[in-house]
Amino acid sequence: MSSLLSSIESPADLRQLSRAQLHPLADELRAFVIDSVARTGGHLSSNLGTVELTVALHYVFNTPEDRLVWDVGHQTYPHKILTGRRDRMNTLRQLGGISGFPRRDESEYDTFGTAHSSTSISAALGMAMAAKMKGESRHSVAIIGDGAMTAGMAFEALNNAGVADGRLLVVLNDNDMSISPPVGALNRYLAQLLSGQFYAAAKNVGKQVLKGAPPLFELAKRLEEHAKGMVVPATLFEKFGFNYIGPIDGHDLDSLIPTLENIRHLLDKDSGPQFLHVVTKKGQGYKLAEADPVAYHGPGKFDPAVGLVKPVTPPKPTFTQVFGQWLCDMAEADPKLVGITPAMREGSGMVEFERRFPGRYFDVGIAEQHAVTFAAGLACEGLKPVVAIYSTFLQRAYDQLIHDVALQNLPMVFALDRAGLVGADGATHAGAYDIAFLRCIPNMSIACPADEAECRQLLSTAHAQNHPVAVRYPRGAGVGTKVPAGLEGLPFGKGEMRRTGRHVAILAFGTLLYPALEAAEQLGASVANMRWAKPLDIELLRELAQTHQALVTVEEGCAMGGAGSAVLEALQAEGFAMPVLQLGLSDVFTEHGDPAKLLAAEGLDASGIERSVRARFASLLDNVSGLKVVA
Ligand SMILES: Cc1ncc(C[n+]2csc(CCOP(=O)(O)OP(=O)(O)O)c2C)c(N)n1
Ligand SMILES: CC(=O)[C@@H](O)[C@H](O)COP(=O)(O)O
Ligand SMILES: [Mg+2]
Repeated sequence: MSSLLSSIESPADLRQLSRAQLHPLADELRAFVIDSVARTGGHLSSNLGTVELTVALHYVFNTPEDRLVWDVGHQTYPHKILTGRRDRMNTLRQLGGISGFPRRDESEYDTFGTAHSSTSISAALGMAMAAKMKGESRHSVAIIGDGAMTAGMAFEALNNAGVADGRLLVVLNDNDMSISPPVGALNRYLAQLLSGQFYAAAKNVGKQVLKGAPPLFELAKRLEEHAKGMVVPATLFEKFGFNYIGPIDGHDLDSLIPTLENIRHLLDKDSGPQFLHVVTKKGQGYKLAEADPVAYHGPGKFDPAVGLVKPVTPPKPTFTQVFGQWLCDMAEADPKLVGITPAMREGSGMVEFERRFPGRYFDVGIAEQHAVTFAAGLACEGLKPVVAIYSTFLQRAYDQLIHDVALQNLPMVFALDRAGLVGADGATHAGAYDIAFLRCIPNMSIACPADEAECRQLLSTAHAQNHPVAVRYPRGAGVGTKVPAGLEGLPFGKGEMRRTGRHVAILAFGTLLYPALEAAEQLGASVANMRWAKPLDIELLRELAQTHQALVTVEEGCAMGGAGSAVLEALQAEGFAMPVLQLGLSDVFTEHGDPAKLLAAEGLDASGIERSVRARFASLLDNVSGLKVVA
């Protein structure tokens, strides 16, 4: 390992270096990030863009006493490497290894746990106000991307922070990219700021943006001019009450460091909230990522000399791809269909839909709450919205689901991707709660396809309903069932028997049907593919309860309040008193790691299911394997 980086065990070591040494250090750090992500997989483009900014922030601010709050946190690998975790980067996002996001329990330098976007300004403001209340002089710095800046929450925080008097700096890391190209008026506005026209008009100083650090005197003068309303027009951020500085080149340490030093002085003089606009490039320093920052946003392992390569044999289609194909086919058949994504075009499988139906495709930015209510508005006018959203991100829009969609019983489809465990991203991204939080909402239905074929069919069923329906499916591929070409749906609210055994019946919700079938072979148990968590197929449930002595529910979602709870409630309502074993995600946050291993650790693979059923119902089970499988 090269000498400078290996000498940095903490930012205190970094602060011992001369300014001149920071340049080679940044080069080493960038090379380390590329090499490390190539070995483990993870987020790359964003991390290459924050190398210099990270060095500069830790150099100028007295971390961890000063608080750095990163937004999303997918760009914190350089920060992790400089804060004592260099030697653990090879364990990134693996079971037992370090997280791909900041975590308070991982390091004192990770001041705020994150991975969902747009929380940094709120959290940093809270920290700044706490410092003030406690009489502490430290600084709080939020570092937020231009994509994350589009969320309402960021603006709620700006609105609050602009009139607060904490020592708060907001750094806008503007790389003109979200995961995909950015959208919306804010993006257009930022581009305008970058073009220099804004300041050229306002101050008649030409394009003195980007290069060079505004000296303290200049910053203070601008502050005073703004206070007197002399600089016209003010940037949006000044209107919010911030002292806006920038834009400056976020890869130029000779701009970054003096500018941050000057800002630190302003904060020390209690000059109000500061806003620094830095311009960076996603993928900076790795040509392939610079050319295609989308592909390198979150790549798997790769050879840095070669870059990402297409697999020779195409892998099984993912549920996301099944959804993407269905969306295009249904859009072809139904001109009223419109597709909405809150900034997850690639992850939600909507690239082809946008290409073929640009007028019916809406990327609304990182704005889940708005996405849901915007779709509700479309539905009010007779369109048929399909909101493609990760289960974990729908959590953001809970009131909108209830108040704007369900209460008005609007016909909408929620294509809930990443339902269940997601693997490397860990607890922040796990779609563990959707069944529990959706099923208590009147008018809402929830379909749980067991495989790819059912995914397509149940999406069609959902689209045909006159009320909101969520179709939940996991990250990655399923068992590989052949997906039908047609658009016929399956019966609404109906499950099916998949195996007839005796004594014990397993009621499977979703993709765990397949491990449940395997377990049932060993147990001699019956298996029902329930397909719908809401409405429950009460007829099928009644039949199972009447013909078995015990029931087992299986789902890849939280056991508490999930589909198993629905079964218990229904049995109670139907007057059945029988033992029920509920298998699902336990009442803990599941760590990052290989999804198959995580499921096994939760006892939700075939052998885990078998083990749990034997442990609970040993006295009921035959010793021999069960009866026949119903095709
Ligand atoms: C609430 C929420 N919605 C969506 C995402 C998915 N997501 C992660 S990073 C990202 C893009 C963020 O863009 P930006 O803040 O500009 O950072 P960059 O990737 O450009 O470094 C998105 C949409 C998320 N993490 N949180
Ligand atoms: C940081 C973030 O929220 C996304 O980049 C996320 O990690 C993508 O996850 P998928 O790989 O499942 O699309
Ligand atoms: Mg960005």
